[in-house]
Amino acid sequence: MNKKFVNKMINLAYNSKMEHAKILVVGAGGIGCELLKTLVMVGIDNITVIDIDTIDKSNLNRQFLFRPEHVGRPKAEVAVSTLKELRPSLNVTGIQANITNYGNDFFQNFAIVLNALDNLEARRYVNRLCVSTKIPMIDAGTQGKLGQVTVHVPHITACYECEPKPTPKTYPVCTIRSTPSKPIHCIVWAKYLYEALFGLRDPDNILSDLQKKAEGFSDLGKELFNLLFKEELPEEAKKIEISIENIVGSQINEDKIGSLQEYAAGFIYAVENLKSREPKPFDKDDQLAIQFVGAASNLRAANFKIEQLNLFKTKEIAGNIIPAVATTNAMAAGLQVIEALKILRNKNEPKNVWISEHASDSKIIVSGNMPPPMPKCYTCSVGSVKVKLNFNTFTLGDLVSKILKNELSMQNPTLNLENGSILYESGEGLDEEDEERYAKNYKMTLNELKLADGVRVSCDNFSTDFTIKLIISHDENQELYEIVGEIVENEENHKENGENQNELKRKSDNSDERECKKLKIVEDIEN
Ligand SMILES: Nc1ncnc2c1ncn2[C@@H]1O[C@H](COP(=O)(O)OP(=O)(O)OP(=O)(O)O)[C@@H](O)[C@H]1O
Ligand SMILES: [Zn+2]
Repeated sequence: MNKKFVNKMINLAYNSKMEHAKILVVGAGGIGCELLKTLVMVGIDNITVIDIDTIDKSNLNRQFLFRPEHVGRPKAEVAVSTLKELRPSLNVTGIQANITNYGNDFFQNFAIVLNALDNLEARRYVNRLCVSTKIPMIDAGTQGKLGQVTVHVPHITACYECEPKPTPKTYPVCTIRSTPSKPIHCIVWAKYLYEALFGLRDPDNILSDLQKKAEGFSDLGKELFNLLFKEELPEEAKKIEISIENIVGSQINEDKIGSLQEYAAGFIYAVENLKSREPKPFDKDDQLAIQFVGAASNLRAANFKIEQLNLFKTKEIAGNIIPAVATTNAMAAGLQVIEALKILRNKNEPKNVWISEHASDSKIIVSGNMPPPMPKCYTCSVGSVKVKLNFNTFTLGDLVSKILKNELSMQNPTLNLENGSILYESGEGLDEEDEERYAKNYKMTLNELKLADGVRVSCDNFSTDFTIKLIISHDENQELYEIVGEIVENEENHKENGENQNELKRKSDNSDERECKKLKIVEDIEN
């Protein structure tokens, strides 16, 4: 037992007796169901669980708080009613909502927060709220037979964001559009095509030009087929030599690799059905969307002499699924509860724990000490972040969307200059005049806003009580931006030339493939 740690913990105001401590569980999926059950089994009786989703048939094999008759109902609500059947005296509340709609007022009610989430964005959000309300958070994630449980005690141990997470894989737009060489390139292309035609129809979609063309087609399936796989192809691609005239649409097989005829029929079938339905974002469990992506990606693979994949495999890649293993979820949730009890009882030092597939020293569960907070962390340290960008081309809107929202995960930032004037604010309750002024600022470049090289902008995220100071310098050669990532607590120590600043250095993509922007394909590995 580490005395120092325990003493520090005592200084934090943890609530009342362990059994009655209020616990927040975020997510009631594979890990969440196990977690809720185990919490109740060890005697915890005051739980709030929040989950955004409803129960899908495919959840039933491992999310055992749910039964076939619950399909379509909110996970949080059903989880609570099943737990109450187990022990009617429980004080459990289920909320169907996105956790990102809840702020400090909500979080500060809890003694501890347990994450059972499946995405980075929500995890980061919860982390920020826990840091700002100083509430310990325990995160759990599994991937097949691998799992990990990490404990984050604000300002005492590393927060969830102290270690930069692997950035999503990126593919150059030009590879996807004209020079695919792997099945994944074709699948990514087909997913964009789906979104452009039948999904989000985002004007920034790399295939949005095809959306416009398709609007003029009278026989969408056949004309699209001819355009995509026979006519408008780059030099190096082979044209598909089958006539579409007599092909009748039909579904493609899940397990077998089909012939080109079969894929053509699958393509026609999917297009005919999708065109008459309301636009809907891509979802791996959407049978029609998968038929479309499976057929289109294999036809494109044929164009470029790339290996074909069966629908099952395509679905796995398109939905980026690693099959969930119920036992790993149960182990991770169990370990999460053990670590939570250590914190609530305030006796033993919690640990980070990993579940591995192969035993080392005959152990498949290995634990390690929690690392200390990183002085350069965006989230849990106080300081400034240096950014380089071109003042002549970069707009305030770029700063808000690309840097503050995308890179630093702020939801609704307010930007203040050191002289106290507000550059930008968003959200409800603004008067008309301000709203107009901010909308105007949003479109202006930093130069047009008359910001000086080296300007300091304080960025506050209203809902999370999270502030970052940006020090922005002008760099004529930047095509996008570069976050130097230096958190400067003491100005004098800061080295202007950028050497030794590699730790959090994330370069914008202007080095290798200047002519083509890269796509971020989120292959979120955490479950
Ligand atoms: N922002 C969020 N707010 C609330 N709940 C969330 C949020 N993001 C994810 N979740 C929930 O976290 C849970 C994660 O569980 P899990 O990984 O088992 O996902 P699933 O969707 O149930 O299963 P699968 O993705 O394997 O089909 C899901 O129930 C999901 O609805
Ligand atoms: Zn941190």
